[in-house]
Amino acid sequence: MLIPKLNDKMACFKQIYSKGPTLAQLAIAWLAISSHVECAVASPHYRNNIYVIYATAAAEPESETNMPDRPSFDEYKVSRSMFFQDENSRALGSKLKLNERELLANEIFQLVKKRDMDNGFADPRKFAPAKHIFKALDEIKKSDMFYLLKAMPKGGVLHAHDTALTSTDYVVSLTYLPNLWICSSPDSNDVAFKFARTQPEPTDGLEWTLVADQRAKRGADDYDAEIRKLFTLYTPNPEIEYKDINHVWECFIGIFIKITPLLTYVPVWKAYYKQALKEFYEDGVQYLEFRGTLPDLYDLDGKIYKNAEVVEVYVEALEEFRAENPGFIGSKFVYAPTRKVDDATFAEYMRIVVDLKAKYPNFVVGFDIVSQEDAGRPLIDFAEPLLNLPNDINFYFHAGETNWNGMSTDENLIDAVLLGTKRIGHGYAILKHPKVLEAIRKKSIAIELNPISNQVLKLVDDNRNHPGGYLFADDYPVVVSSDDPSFWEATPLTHDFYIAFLGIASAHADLRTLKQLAINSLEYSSLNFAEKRAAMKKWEEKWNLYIEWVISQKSKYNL
Ligand SMILES: O=c1[nH]cnc2c1ncn2[C@@H]1O[C@H](CO)[C@@H](O)[C@H]1O
Ligand SMILES: [Zn+2]
Repeated sequence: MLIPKLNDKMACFKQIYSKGPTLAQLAIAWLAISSHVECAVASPHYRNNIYVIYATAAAEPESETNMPDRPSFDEYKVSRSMFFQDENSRALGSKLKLNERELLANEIFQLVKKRDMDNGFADPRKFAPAKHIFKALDEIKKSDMFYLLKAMPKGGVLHAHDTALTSTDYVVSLTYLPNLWICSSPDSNDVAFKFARTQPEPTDGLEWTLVADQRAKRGADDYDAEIRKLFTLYTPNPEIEYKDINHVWECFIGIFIKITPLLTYVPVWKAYYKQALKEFYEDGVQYLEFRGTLPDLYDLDGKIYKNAEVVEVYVEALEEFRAENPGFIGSKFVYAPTRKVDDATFAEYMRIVVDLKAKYPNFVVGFDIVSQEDAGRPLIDFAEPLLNLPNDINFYFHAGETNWNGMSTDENLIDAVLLGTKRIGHGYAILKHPKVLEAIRKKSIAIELNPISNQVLKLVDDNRNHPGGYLFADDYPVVVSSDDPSFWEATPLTHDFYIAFLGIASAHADLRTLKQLAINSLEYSSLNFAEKRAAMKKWEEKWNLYIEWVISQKSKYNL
């Protein structure tokens, strides 16, 4: 046997002890045929008459002869289908087993979805979820998928804001109420409303006039069209109208400022909330957990209503609505004032939320801070007072509603988790934070996705790029909500569901994904254990009826 010479490279790889040269040679032969060894050498040990076998590791296979064989096409197809199965089994909804009736209904969903996806794939201009929502609102409304989704019991909305809930038509209708005055700057850009028995004193030298008089003078059609524009971000050309994220936020906040005195007139405040519940319920939403700033309310006698008195109006309206609609689950409230405040004001927020929780323990569920994250103070600024709040006040923080990777507002995601948030509003930046992703799964912190809001407020142009796609693919805790549907003239939830299902989830996502979203919206709500069980029952009753309705639509789709 040829025994190669010992060299320095061989020194430390492997040592085999042998008492004699023959055994040593056998060991070398064995090593030589092992694919991990390039060459081996036996060398007498300086003590005990032992031979030490030195070997060098073979380099990683380079030559063609060392390459693993390519799989056959049949083997490849098997691996491919296993790969798909593996991926699909990780997606949102994949753990659900549909019953026979649901499977039938699912066939219709799959058919309609496949047709829409195939058409879009062939001609992207035909794919509504890829467009700006303002260019697709009506197209979506007329679609078969919207028709199916609108009637679906979608569970609850867990992310929406107090004064951006109802249809714009309803907001315009409120301007027909008596005693409403308007004051506008000469260029009509600055407009204010107010209810009063008699003409209010001029503001900055500008006279107040009765809306009814203005409408009579100008003609209702023209006047209403103008009023309508004040309360919506809708425009046929959003990409031209809104220059950048700060500009669109300025216009967005402008609507909140204009609409507030119209809504904070006590009778309107109550009617508006009831109307919101009605519109949400008609859109397949049985539960609403909303955030609010609790602005002061007023009446015609000059009385001002603050904080707990404002909540009292909500509670009364909710009781009335529930009595009239037994299928409705309910509504709860997160106190969510603005983040653009000094420490003293924030300390006042802390006192208010403690007081509200004591007075309305079942309606007021927690605390959040709002307004544009990039332009406001980060959560870390408020961490100390927040940590001093009693445990029964939960956090539902907006966090990561930003594209600024690593900047202070992006880090709100980390603070939200460390402060013990129950859910995260938007979490748009979450994919940049692997540890936050780990934490939300481990602690079941749901991400409240609001795809249309993210597009209108300029975080994403084409919702197929929305980070929710990843969260869906790996079954992270998520819910789909609508944020401020009033200001983009979308339905309370159906448009967001449409975008999420067709534009964000995989083409493979089916009825199970939708069902899981509905279940998640109750599961991750702040309903307590008993309330959740009752809620699931109310939802299931509607769900089962809905499945039969979908099946009854079969002929419409030539199945
Ligand atoms: O998506 C959002 N992120 C942060 N703040 C918001 C969002 N939507 C609405 N608001 C804020 O909520 C208040 C009304 O409740 C408004 O002041 C608005 O700025
Ligand atoms: Zn929000």
